[in-house]
Amino acid sequence: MPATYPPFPDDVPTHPLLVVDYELIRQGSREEIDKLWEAATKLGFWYLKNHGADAEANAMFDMGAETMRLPMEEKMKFEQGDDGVSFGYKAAGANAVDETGALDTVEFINVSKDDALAYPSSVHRTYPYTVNARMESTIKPFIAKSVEVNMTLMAVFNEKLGLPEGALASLHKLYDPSCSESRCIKNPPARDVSPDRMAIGAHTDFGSLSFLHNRLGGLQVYPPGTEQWFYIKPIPGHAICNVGDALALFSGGILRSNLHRVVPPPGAQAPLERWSLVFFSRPSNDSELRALTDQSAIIADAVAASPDPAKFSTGQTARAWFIRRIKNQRIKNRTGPETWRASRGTEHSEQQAHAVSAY
Ligand SMILES: O=C(O)CCC(=O)C(=O)O
Ligand SMILES: [Fe+2]
Repeated sequence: MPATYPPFPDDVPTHPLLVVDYELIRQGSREEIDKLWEAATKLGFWYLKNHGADAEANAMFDMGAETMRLPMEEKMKFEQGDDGVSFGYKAAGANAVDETGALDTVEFINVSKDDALAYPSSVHRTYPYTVNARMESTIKPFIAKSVEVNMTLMAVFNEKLGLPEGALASLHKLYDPSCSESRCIKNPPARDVSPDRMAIGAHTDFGSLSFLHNRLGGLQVYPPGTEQWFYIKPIPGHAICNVGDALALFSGGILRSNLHRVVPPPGAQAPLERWSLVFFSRPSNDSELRALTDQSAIIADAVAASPDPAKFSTGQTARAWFIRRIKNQRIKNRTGPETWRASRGTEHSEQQAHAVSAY
């Protein structure tokens, strides 16, 4: 990966994010906690600085590059398949990006948190040797750091939501099986794919919290109250964090899981390969996705005030929710636009419709 990149252009629509200082959050700064709360409830995205995970993230990018360089035949031995399991390799074009069934352009390698912690044993599946070779040196440390960051932020949400101490933590116990995973993503340069092709279609994240590392532009959000996609500008040393569906549901909609997507990098960055890296914290497989109304009056009030309280009782476990979303994105499972619709999460259907037509 190059040490410097062409600049992010200044003539594309860009949405600012609040900058949260992780060190100040750890020290309990009320001002910083209020900023995090504002970001997580209004847009559901923020920059996180002083997170201390840059060295681990850089090593993960090396692991991703080593893995993507393997022959396709080798990578395909570890492909995630069509049953709704996301651990393993995903080839470019395996997922739809919208209801017409247009294909995605990214390939990625997902490593399960449970497999990384259990290595050399395996809980869910096995991985290419480029992954195994870096499991102890690179993947475990990245996952450990990411879990620490995400659980620290979640403890803040726990308190702000008026939940009993440890309520969210008990839904994300480190050794409970879950769909939590790291993902290293490669998008080919624009010369290899047509520049108007989406890399990853509009979606909300499936789990609780995502900890994202971007070097080039391409990530876009569709903020509430707008009818337009805006780029999020990558800032060196700043991770991007966002709330996913599970926390939106647990909190009765107080925390926001916002629609986003990935398009090719803009301007002078377009000729470059785009690499990104995410750690997704997701609830334990068996936890039920529903508002925690019985544990917090704040959440109970939010659900009561909602025009559609029923949507906060999904009747699905975290695992079932995840499998449904992954499976219906896979192009091999597509029967028509209904398959894409069946892959959707907590995004409002009206916003989703606008967002798609706005491309
Ligand atoms: O690559 C990015 O910037 C975002 C990736 C993303 O949204 C995802 O994998 O869920
Ligand atoms: Fe995402």
